[in-house]
Amino acid sequence: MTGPNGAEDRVTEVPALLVTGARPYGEEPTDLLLAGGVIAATGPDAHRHPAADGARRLDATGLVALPGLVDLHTHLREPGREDAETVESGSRAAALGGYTAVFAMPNTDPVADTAGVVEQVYRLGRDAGLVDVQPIGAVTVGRRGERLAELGAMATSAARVRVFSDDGDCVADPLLMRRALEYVKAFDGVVAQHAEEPRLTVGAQLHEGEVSGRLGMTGWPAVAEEAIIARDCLLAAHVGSRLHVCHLSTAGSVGLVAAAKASGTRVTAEVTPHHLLLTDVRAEGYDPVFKVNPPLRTDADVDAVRAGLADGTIDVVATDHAPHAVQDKECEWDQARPGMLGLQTALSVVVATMVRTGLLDWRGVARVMSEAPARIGGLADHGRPLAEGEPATLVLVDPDAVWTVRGTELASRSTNTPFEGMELPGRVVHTVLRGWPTVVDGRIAAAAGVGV
Ligand SMILES: NC(=O)N[C@@H](CC(=O)O)C(=O)O
Ligand SMILES: [Zn+2]
Ligand SMILES: [Zn+2]
Repeated sequence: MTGPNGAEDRVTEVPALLVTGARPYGEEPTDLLLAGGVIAATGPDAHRHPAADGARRLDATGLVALPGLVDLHTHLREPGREDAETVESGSRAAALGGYTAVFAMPNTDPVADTAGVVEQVYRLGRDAGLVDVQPIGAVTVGRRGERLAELGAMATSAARVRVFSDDGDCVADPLLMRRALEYVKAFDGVVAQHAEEPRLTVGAQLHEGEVSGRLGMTGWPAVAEEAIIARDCLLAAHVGSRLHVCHLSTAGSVGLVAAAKASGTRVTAEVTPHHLLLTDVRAEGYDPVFKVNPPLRTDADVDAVRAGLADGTIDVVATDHAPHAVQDKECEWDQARPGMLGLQTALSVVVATMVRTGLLDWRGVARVMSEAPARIGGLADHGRPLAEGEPATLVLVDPDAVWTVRGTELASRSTNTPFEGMELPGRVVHTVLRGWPTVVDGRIAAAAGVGV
């Protein structure tokens, strides 16, 4: 077997790679020798290391090096909606976006609520060999919110599930939520909540506010998100468990998470790239590409989530990559499915909204897009420092390049990007997983490891 996964068993077979002129975390340029799946040497003498004999060179002059990105919230649609995305196509999009690991949400068909289904997704990820696909297990059977799924069996399966979520729907029953939080504590798991009080969002189409009023569509009020976050922070504190808040989108939610953290509650939170950049005014053209849960909010909310990400209240940027087939998106607004693509645009949106604005430096980008998601999801070999002896799992980014987003040119099987036609800064040039280049010069490296 070749590729990054076979390499785990026979690390000596990974061809050595000398990465030259890279700037770790945007700092001073240096060389990195990748050998045996780890960073074997750094600095100007890296090429003198014994393992550098016959090493291939990867020119990274001027490129920023970061630990491989980790997405805590991806929808890969397999099994069940392979017309919208597969583990393989989503893995390509992820690698091209600079990711080396993605957490796959369980709202598939069948739902990933048993050891059998999470192991299937895990194996499909290994077979694709481009990123580590880490399945998330459903909290309740069939995501129906009635009784707990076999959380323990998923945790002890080959997929070693640590994150559980009914994403797409909220675990609305507070007793079930309490039981889930208590259950996952045994193996240091975490419940990732889609915070949406369903009674407050019946028929909701977009953010409840001035725009929804003008368009005459039913609104999705901020309080529907905030009520669940407040409740779940109290529950997590009560039982001493870990709670993760998915796609946090309102200023009020930032305040609630900040207060819970200040009082010692074990809560973490993510924000999506689209909630960092876009607002509800996008709905004015009735283009369902902008329909998403939670909905795009207001300028004040965008400012608050950016500030919350900068000050550490929000731990993670997660894509909520949600591919949908053409017929599910190019239709009437109220018939369209919510969700938008994210894997190949996330880093650029973070550069535009957080780096270019001075809110985060590259160390901060590494923290919110790699280190924190790896830690929260329990992936020991991701989000590691770029240092000798650490895994050779990294991304090399051209910070000055600008590119134009075209949905049809993305690797996803779907094209529903909300950033169509936008010029975004920052381009992923190379991605490396355990020493294997998965992306070279912005293209998938043939079959991960072959032809290197
Ligand atoms: N975000 C979305 O609008 N849609 C997601 C589900 C979800 O993340 O809630 C999907 O699966 O399509
Ligand atoms: Zn969700
Ligand atoms: Zn989601």
